[in-house]
Amino acid sequence: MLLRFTKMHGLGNDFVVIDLISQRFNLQEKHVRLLADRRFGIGCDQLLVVETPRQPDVDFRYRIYNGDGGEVEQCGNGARCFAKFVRDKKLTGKNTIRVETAGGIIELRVKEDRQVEVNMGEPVLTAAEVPFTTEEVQANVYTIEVNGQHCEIGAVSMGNPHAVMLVDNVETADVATLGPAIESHSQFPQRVNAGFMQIVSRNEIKLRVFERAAGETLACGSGACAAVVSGIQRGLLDQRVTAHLRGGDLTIEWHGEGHPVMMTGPAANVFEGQIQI
Ligand SMILES: N[C@@H](CCC[C@H](N)C(=O)O)C(=O)O
Repeated sequence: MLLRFTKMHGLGNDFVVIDLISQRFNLQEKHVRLLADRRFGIGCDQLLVVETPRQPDVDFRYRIYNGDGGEVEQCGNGARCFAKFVRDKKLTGKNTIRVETAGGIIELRVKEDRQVEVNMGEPVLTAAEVPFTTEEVQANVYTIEVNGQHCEIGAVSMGNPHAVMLVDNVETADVATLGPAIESHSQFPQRVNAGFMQIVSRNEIKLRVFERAAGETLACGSGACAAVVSGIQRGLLDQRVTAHLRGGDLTIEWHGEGHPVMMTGPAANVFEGQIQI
């Protein structure tokens, strides 16, 4: 069949977005792999799917797949693109859109300046729920062994799991070696997104993220939220922070335990098309 899609990005973290409300298609893992393939398919870091909700109090079901075909719980940059997509396609006229993800319900708000604000929900800090295997119930910093070295990480779930490591300089951080080693570390039973955070000031960080099943991307929205949460927990950051990622900037705000993390940033269309599948 011919499947209609939109190619979008949030700070260079790129997506293929498919509306499975107005088209019927039995999406399988092999299709996700093909659509995400940059040579044989369209190419993207993640595939995003718009579906009808299963719960009464939400507007859409937002499903997220990494390029390896695996379904994941959360994607922050994708959430902003999702909001732009459902508004542009007139699937809703609402400014505030509630969506269910595999990581919980999140709320998207298209702002007048075309930026999208996402209520990403409360971060999960209990190690077992990240999930991160350790004897401690919850700590701001854990020590893990990576390639024979001791690394200090924060472990945070934003629906999806993140390990956040502090570095002196993101440009020289060994993301290519440490990223995959942390991603598949045995203490993270569901693997993990590995963030490398440089503190610039109490309101500014630089961040690179080696994403689970995607490798290093130009930006990771949930990774930026997790990094700021970890920085605040360590007493290094204030409640409102600009995160500089390779693809651009996000604003992240968190008022501490019991409060949701708010993320604000852009969403952009690249092109539309249809693919024989
Ligand atoms: N790019 C995303 C996160 C996508 C999912 C991630 N790779 C995972 O496996 O959890 C974002 O912007 O949050």
